[in-house]
Amino acid sequence: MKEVRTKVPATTANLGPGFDCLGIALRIYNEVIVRAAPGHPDGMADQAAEAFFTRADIAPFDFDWSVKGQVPRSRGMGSSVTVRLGLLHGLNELADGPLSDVALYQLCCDLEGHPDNAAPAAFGGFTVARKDASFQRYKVSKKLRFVLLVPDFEVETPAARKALPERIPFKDAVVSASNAAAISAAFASEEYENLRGTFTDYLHQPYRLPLIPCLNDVIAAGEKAGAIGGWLSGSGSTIACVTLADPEKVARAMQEASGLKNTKVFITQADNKGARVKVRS
Ligand SMILES: Nc1ncnc2c1ncn2[C@@H]1O[C@H](COP(=O)(O)OP(=O)(O)OP(=O)(O)O)[C@@H](O)[C@H]1O
Ligand SMILES: N[C@@H](CCO)C(=O)O
Repeated sequence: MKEVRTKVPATTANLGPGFDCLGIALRIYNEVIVRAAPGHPDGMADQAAEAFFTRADIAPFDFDWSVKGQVPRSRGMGSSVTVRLGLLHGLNELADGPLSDVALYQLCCDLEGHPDNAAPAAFGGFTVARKDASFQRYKVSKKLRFVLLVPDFEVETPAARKALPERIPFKDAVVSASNAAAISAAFASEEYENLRGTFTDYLHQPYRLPLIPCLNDVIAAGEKAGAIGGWLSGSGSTIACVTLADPEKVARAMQEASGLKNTKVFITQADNKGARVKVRS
């Protein structure tokens, strides 16, 4: 029986002001297994399959699937993309590869509704992705450590998007746009010290604060412990800091400032490869 295993990295998206645009792949993974066997996919799997068969213009076939791995669900680390992209790659291999990696990524963006998690998960590194799914990708140095504080509560992306306003003040848009541009320039040039002060965001974090009340305290504590800066990872609930030094100290400070019990902490580096596919016949 043909079986496809796709390892897909977790991601941290937005990076503060790069809302729906910036993202980084992390060395934390889910593996999605798709088999040519009778199965009853529903929900996300059914949606992904329908989109795949339509885009590939082929007759639907039976498949079974499962997912395992370390990516926490509904915590702002791109778990939905790991599932969707893994399913799309699995189905594509079972169908002998009618779609390119870029086409699968674009399909994943359509399903997600925004490309900021899908681009780094698909291709690795730091990505700048636009609404039309076009993207630019840069390698991220191993020197950078990402500290992720994962609360024990979930935040579903649709709920976190409902918290966003229709309009924002012009001056908030100006500061956020210049900060997002500065973040992109710093990653492109690998001048990571230039990231200091650039993660300040007025597009989404202030409006999501009621969902993650400890957010600003945790970021401030991480920075005080030496981190370059921090942000709400994706739509939360995870809070991310990036540092060039002493990640354990940053992690301890973040945890203490959160006032939360039962948090999980990841200290990791960027993944520069993106999704990888293994086929067994
Ligand atoms: N291991 C899993 N098994 C099955 N479904 C999963 C798994 N992980 C995530 N999902 C699906 O993805 C949904 C979570 O998507 P959501 O966009 O809310 O969170 P996220 O992708 O983790 O966060 P973000 O998009 O902010 O990074 C879950 O409700 C579920 O449908
Ligand atoms: N950019 C998205 C990421 C979550 O999928 C958001 O913040 O809503």
